[in-house]
Amino acid sequence: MTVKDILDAIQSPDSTSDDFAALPLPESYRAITVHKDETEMFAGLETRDKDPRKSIHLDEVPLPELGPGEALVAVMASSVNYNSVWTSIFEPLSTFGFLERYGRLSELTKRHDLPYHIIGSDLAGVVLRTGPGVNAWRPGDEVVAHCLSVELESSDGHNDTMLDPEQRIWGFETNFGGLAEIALVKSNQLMPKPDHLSWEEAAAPGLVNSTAYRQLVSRNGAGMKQGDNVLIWGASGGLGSYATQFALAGGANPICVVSSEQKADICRSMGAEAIIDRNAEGYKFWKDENTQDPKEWKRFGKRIRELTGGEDIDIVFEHPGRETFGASVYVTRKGGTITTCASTSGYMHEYDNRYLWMSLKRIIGSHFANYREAWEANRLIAKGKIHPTLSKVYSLEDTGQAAYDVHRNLHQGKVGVLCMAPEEGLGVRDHEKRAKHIDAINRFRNI
Ligand SMILES: C/C=C/C(=O)SCCNC(=O)CCNC(=O)[C@H](O)C(C)(C)COP(=O)(O)OP(=O)(O)OC[C@H]1O[C@@H](n2cnc3c(N)ncnc32)[C@H](O)[C@@H]1OP(=O)(O)O
Ligand SMILES: NC(=O)C1=CN([C@@H]2O[C@H](COP(=O)(O)OP(=O)(O)OC[C@H]3O[C@@H](n4cnc5c(N)ncnc54)[C@H](OP(=O)(O)O)[C@@H]3O)[C@@H](O)[C@H]2O)C=CC1
Repeated sequence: MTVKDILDAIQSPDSTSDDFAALPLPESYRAITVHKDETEMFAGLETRDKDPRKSIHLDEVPLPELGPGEALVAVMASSVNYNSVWTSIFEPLSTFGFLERYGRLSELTKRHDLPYHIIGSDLAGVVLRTGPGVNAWRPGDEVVAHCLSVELESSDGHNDTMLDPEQRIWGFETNFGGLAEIALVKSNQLMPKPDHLSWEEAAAPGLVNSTAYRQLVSRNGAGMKQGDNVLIWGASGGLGSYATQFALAGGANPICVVSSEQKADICRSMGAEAIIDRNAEGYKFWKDENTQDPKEWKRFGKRIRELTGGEDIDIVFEHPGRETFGASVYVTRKGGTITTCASTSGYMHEYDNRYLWMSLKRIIGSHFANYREAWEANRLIAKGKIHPTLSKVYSLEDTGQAAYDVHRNLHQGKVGVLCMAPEEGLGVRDHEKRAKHIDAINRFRNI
């Protein structure tokens, strides 16, 4: 049995669940990996000079054993997230430490502690097998997977699954991720594949859409409401392209920050009107490595007031981190919120705390999304309320180049990867719904 036989079954309109259940599984499959014996390969280099094309490999790997509550999924397509960039440059730390720690938890989790890490935190594909105790999903089901892996044994996570002490991001802090022909997930990561999207379109939103949903919309995040002025950094990037859509769909007023006229155009095409090209306007929030320039915060704030008719920001959607955080805190209105999920430009932030406490502002830390938030975010995609922002699609062989593009900020929106899917455009089931949304679905394509 080979991966090709699985693909034939997926592409045959006559295949039934029983046919998938009866398919023998291959002993091995192709997967994108980083290697434990290469974690020091970039020692001494600047972050921007660490090249994912050198550390990312395409290997033939053995199929992992299937455990209780788990599913093996044939992956038709996946996407590149920034966490795979971090893994591939071994920053801020090597992900093999996460796998070792997970491996110490139980006999079953030991499977994850390997000398190679199969990465990737998104997938769209077809269930091949389910483990004992899985009743909601069957072989042959067309699915996407969110990337929250939790053990759920502690009461800490029973209200908000992100608070589980054994919370991990699948394909980053666990092995057997989505940039592969087959992936291993916990079955409660599975969600129905939006039926009007192709495999690669369905695989694109998952991680960033769910993250933006919690960070901006959910009451666990900023709890955005109608009319809010929302400052969105990187508004046409992975997270930002979904935050912008949530702001517009929720009746808020996005103030989109981007770094080129082309990206400004993308934001306009989504329906945003208030756009700041940080490159053209030349903001320099840091005079040197250690000194910020409050005059530049003020110039930025004035520009925002011009765009809003004199209003300040209710919510900042933060992720660039050190470079922008001082400005983000400054431009937030009295009582407003800075919600952050990352620190791409550096995690040791500096801001003037007087502007925080005297103006009763709040900083909220946010990370991915709980089970329910991930489900709700996927539901919005399935209903055609929020759309994938897929720009370019790579083959599995070219994943290193795809990760390089994301690392160097050469991409737009999301970057997809075909895993088993032989070409783009396959997997659409509801053509009528697709036709209704086709312009929005294609908005980011080939820019
Ligand atoms: C969905 C996509 C998301 C993204 O893309 S996010 C971006 C990518 N992700 C990242 O960049 C994050 C990468 N992760 C990290 O950098 C690290 O992961 C953390 C800094 C988050 C955590 O560091 P660590 O060293 O792994 O864990 P510790 O919790 O600091 O535990 C180390 C030891 O410190 C002890 N400890 C923790 N808190 C306290 C405390 N409050 N008082 C005393 N000790 C403490 C622990 O117990 C443990 O101890 P013991 O080594 O003996 O097990
Ligand atoms: N905690 C969590 O759950 C999650 C965290 N993340 C993290 O969030 C970060 C962003 O991810 P993602 O949106 O997918 O990445 P992308 O690279 O797709 O988008 C980020 C955008 O941020 C902007 N940007 C980058 N650097 C700076 C800077 N120094 N100053 C201002 N703007 C900047 C760029 O837009 P432009 O050049 O147009 O301004 C870029 O397009 C990553 O660090 C990632 O690991 C991502 C998802 C989930």
